[in-house]
Amino acid sequence: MTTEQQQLTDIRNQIDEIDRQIQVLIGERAKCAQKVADIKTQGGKVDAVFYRPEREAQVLRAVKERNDSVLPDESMAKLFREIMSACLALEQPVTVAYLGPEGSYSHASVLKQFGSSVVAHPVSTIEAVFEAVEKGEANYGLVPVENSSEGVVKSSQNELMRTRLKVSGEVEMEIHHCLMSQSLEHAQIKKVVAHQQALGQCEQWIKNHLPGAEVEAVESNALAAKMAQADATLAAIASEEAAQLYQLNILDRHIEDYHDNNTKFWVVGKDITQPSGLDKTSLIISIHNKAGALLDVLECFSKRNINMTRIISRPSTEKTWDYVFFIDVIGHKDDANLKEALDEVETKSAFYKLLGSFPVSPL
Ligand SMILES: O=C(O)C(=O)C[C@]1(C(=O)O)C=C[C@@H](O)C=C1
Repeated sequence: MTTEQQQLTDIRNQIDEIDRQIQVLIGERAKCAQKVADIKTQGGKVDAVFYRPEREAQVLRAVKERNDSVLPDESMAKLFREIMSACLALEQPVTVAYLGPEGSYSHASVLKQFGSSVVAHPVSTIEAVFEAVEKGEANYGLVPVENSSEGVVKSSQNELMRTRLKVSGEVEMEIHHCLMSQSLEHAQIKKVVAHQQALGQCEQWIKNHLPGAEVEAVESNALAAKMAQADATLAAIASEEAAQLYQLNILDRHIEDYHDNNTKFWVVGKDITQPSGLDKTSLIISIHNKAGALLDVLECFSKRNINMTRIISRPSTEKTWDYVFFIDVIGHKDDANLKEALDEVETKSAFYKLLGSFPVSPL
């Protein structure tokens, strides 16, 4: 055996021993998760809540904080994300509805938020995601709410207004679009298909690189990839994963007009999320039509030093020229300071709906 072979054998023996220890510990952790499930269902409780986003956020934050290994914090957190995902599946398999088909950015964000032991349930519209959760076909739903270059996703906003579902988590995804097709050359492409948002995000690029091509919006990018699989004159805009899944050639990468392209997704469900120590609260209000009414409401937060991270206005679907505001603030609705502010906001609003409090994402 050469010295190199000897060195490799020695270090691999060390790795084998470490893996054995890790495996024993993961097994012990899984037993603890089973005990947690027993406690949650004690006394025949039928409405036990197994998925606890606040606890998951705390675990992942602690992993990142104590990480002083050679692995980056994010990589370490991802490993623990997977361990917890398997532990949760042992307690109860969790089904999450998302805008499919498989390979969509929504699918990628389901895996990012819940890990790969989740039962990912693709549906064909954002409305259907909400419906699946309302009807109990899925435990949770995951929907895009805002993109850094294209703005808000209206159908998600409409459903958040319409349904009684709560927001229980937030996950952000960096979006990098690829152009993919059965064809290998731009010249063969007659039409570009993608979700409206993706077409908007790549508008300039399409004009510059495929000036003669038609453009058609379809329900999702992954559906576009599926269509391109069946027709070589089509090119889809979708993720690298979608190209793999639908066996398409990637003609171009990073075709988004603004490279800092992020989409924020929310987890919606029926449960209320407990405080995690670093949370956001989201609400919808509409104000009375009088001078200073909005300022009056916003002061409820500012005078208590509550940080508002987002305010978006949109026309109300009820009354022409009436506006509703989607507001995000830092804090949990049960924090004394925020609770007081929210109570005051409610009294000053013509319409008030609390969408929920959820952990600031550690991933
Ligand atoms: O602490 C709990 O409530 C658990 O169920 C355990 C656990 C974990 O594996 O750490 C698993 C699933 C929950 O979403 C949160 C945490």
